[in-house]
Amino acid sequence: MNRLTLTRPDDWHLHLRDGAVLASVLPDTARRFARGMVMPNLQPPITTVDLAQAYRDRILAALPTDMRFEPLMTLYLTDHMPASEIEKVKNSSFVQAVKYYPTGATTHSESGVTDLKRVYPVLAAMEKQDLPLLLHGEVTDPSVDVFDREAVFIDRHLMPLTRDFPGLRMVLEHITTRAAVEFVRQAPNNIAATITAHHLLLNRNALFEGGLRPHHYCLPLLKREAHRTALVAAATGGNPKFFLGTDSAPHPRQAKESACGCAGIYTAHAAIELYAEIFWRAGALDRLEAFASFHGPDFYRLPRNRDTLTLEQRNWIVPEELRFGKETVVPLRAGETMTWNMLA
Ligand SMILES: NC(=O)N[C@@H](CC(=O)O)C(=O)O
Ligand SMILES: [Zn+2]
Ligand SMILES: [Zn+2]
Repeated sequence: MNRLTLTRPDDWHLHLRDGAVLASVLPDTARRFARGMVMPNLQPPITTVDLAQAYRDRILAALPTDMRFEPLMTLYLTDHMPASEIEKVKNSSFVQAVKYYPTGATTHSESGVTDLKRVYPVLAAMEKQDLPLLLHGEVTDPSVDVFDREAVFIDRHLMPLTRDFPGLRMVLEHITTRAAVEFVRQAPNNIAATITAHHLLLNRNALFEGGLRPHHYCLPLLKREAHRTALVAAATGGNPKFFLGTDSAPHPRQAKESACGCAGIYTAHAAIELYAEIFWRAGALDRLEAFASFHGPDFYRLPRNRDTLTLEQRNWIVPEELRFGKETVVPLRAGETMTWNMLA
């Protein structure tokens, strides 16, 4: 029996949503991860420390009493965020980062930033206070092909940002391209990236396998096979700039199976098991622990977890759908076989 015990991992990019659906999805994450970097794209978005505190309280209230989980909170950057809000973060123990969404780029990004220049005073305050900036790194320029939006973002926006704020720690979230891997590799140590399980497992063919597959639709979009293999090399290569962030992003089944479906893939139900499969296939199982449990806390300057989690190589079938408040969510691999299993 192939078993693997690793330091308990953390999820450095995650959507927990709110209300009844929060209670449905939170145990999936809390069973696997000690901490999660919780994305602020609610409606309305989490734009202040006070809103983040209230959201954190709702997350902890939804946590089953026999589970432990630490929500690390983020603030949603808008054109109107005052630099004084960054001052308030200093006095909060739980806000760990500020999240940048280009307006209109993804789910609930309507309040996002219209022009990075407008938030330069906030970025300057963050640089001074050493508060990390997390980036949904895609341009929204309609003349740019949707498959090129990440690469163009790096050239147009990320390069200037790193020049203008050389001391600002930044995480390029959910990277999908060889361009992103190469950019992060050659950048100074204040630049890192998260990588999702779905971008490591699937290429863009998965969107059209025998028909249109809405449950494989996420942003940034899945890319060509050559990009997927570059991501696998980055994740399994041992470089501390790359770490685990699932971007688990649940939507109700009806909102995905629609004439205009929502972007987001639910992976929290099998997150660490999916990464184990990827690393095993790459012959790099011995590198999973660093990617999942060390590189993230080291970048954020938080302690590594002390307890452990054990996985074994044993098949199980993912349910066709899972409860999601009053509705259901279709998880990645629905009805299909998983090869790694978590011991309770
Ligand atoms: N990744 C997605 O496809 N969707 C995310 C938003 C995001 O992370 O861009 C969501 O909140 O649904
Ligand atoms: Zn995003
Ligand atoms: Zn996300």
